[in-house]
Amino acid sequence: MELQFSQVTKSFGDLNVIKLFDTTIRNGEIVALVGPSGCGKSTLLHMLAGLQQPSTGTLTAGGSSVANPSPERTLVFQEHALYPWMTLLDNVALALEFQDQPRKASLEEARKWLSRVRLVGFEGYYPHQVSGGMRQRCALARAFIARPKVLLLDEPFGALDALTRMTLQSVLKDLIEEERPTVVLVTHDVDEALYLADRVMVFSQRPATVLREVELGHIPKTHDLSAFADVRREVLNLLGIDTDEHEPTHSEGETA
Ligand SMILES: Nc1ncnc2c1ncn2[C@@H]1O[C@H](COP(=O)(O)OP(=O)(O)OP(=O)(O)O)[C@@H](O)[C@H]1O
Repeated sequence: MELQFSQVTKSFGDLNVIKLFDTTIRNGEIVALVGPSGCGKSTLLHMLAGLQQPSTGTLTAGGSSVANPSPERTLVFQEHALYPWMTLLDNVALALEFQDQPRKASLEEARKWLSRVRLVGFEGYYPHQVSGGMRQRCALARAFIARPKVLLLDEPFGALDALTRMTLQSVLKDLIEEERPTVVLVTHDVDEALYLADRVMVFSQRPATVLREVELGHIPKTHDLSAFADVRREVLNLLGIDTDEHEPTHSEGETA
């Protein structure tokens, strides 16, 4: 589903958060939004989810104005995504039950999706009984089971340790490749953006404007991002991170 921002601005009272944002996100494209904390990335996602409205300008999904939340556009958060009083199986099945699908069929489908994210054997566990990584696998199963046309990811792995995050990024990449939703990912992790996205948009401090857009293309990628070293350096520099390798200074009398 194509997403189109035309001359979108967003303010909360006197606070200007988004300044004239224009972009078209193609059907099936994976776009990552990176930028300084508080610049307005989540606000853009919330507008796409239909939770916030632009102050001025227009936002469309599949050619229709985005006015309300819709099961076609699913938002996945960093945490608190699962209902703690429900088992993993019920959490996943609920997404279909919300769409008025019969309980038995929903549970059957939920089992399949828990298997796709490699959670076989944990169907009857409650969220607090499994690790953070397993909870996010379950959250992904719950997001994908309803086969959304648009997947909105807000720092989905921000609360996880680096190794678990990389594993979950691979799980997500496979699911995206198989299901082909249009994806908008907000992340602080530049490597995550480069690994998952076809296009990376780098935002300025608030009010957010686009400093740079990098087209990576829909090409097979691994976690070895050495082919993207130049782009990585450029994006980090735009975010104010110094990537220069400083030569160690030798003190007097030291031999090389
Ligand atoms: N509902 C709201 N009412 C008032 N101000 C808001 C609201 N939502 C967001 N803001 C403000 O808008 C600004 C942008 O917030 P937003 O969460 O979009 O930034 P962000 O780039 O996602 O930040 P972070 O990377 O830290 O999550 C912040 O100053 C925030 O306080």
